Amino acid sequence: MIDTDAIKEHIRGILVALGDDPDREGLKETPDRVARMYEEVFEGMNYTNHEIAKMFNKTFNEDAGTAKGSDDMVIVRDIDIFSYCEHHLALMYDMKVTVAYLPKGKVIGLSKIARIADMVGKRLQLQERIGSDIAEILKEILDTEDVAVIIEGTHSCMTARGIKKNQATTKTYNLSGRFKDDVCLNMRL
Ligand SMILES: Nc1nc2c(ncn2[C@@H]2O[C@H](COP(=O)(O)OP(=O)(O)OP(=O)(O)O)[C@@H](O)[C@H]2O)c(=O)[nH]1
Ligand SMILES: [Zn+2]
Repeated sequence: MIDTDAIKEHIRGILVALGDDPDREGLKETPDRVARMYEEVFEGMNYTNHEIAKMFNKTFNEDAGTAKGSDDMVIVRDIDIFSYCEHHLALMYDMKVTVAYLPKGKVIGLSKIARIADMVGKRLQLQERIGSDIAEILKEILDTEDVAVIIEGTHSCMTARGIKKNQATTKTYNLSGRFKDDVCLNMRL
C-alpha cells in the first residue's frame, strides 16, 4: 500500500532541496496535500491487474447476437483518463481510451470498462502499458482474446518541458485475438 507518511516526508525534502521554506504559510500544508493527491491519483498502484479484474467483474450472459464466431462487436469510445509517466512523473492528459471486444457469451457492464481504464491510469505508466493492462484485465473478465485497446493522449513531459512539442499526440494500439489480423474488424474500430 502507498506509504502516505513517507510521501509527506519526501515532499518536504523536495521543497527544502528546491531552496524553499517548507514551513512558510503557503507551503506548510503542501506535503500533506500532495500525499493525499498521490493516494487518489496513484490508487491503482495498490492493486494487481488480477485484483482489478476481480473488483470490476460484473458481466451479463448475452445469448442473443453474441454467438461464438459472430461479428458482433462492442466498442466504447473516448473514455477520458489521466495518468502519470513513469520516466518524469509528468501528467499524461487529454487521454482518450477506446475499447472494443467481441463478446463470447457474456458482456461486461459498460461503466466497468471506464472504471478499469481509470484505475489502470492511476499508476506510474507508459501509454503502451496502459493499453496492455486494460487488455489483460478485460481478457480475464470476458474470457476472450478478442480485445482491442486504442489510446490517444498528450504527454506533458513532451509538451511542457524537454522537446516542448505542444501539438504532439501519441496514439497506441493494443490488438489481440481476431483484432490482430482481421482487417475488416479493424476498419470498424
Ligand atoms: N514509449 C513511451 N515513452 C514515453 C512515455 N512517456 C514518456 N516517454 C518518453 O520516455 C523517454 C525518456 O527518455 P530519457 O532520454 O531517459 O529522458 P530525458 O533525458 O528527460 O529525455 P527528453 O524527454 O528527450 O528530454 C522520453 O523520450 C519520453 O518522451 C510513454 O508513455 N511511452
Ligand atoms: Zn515522461
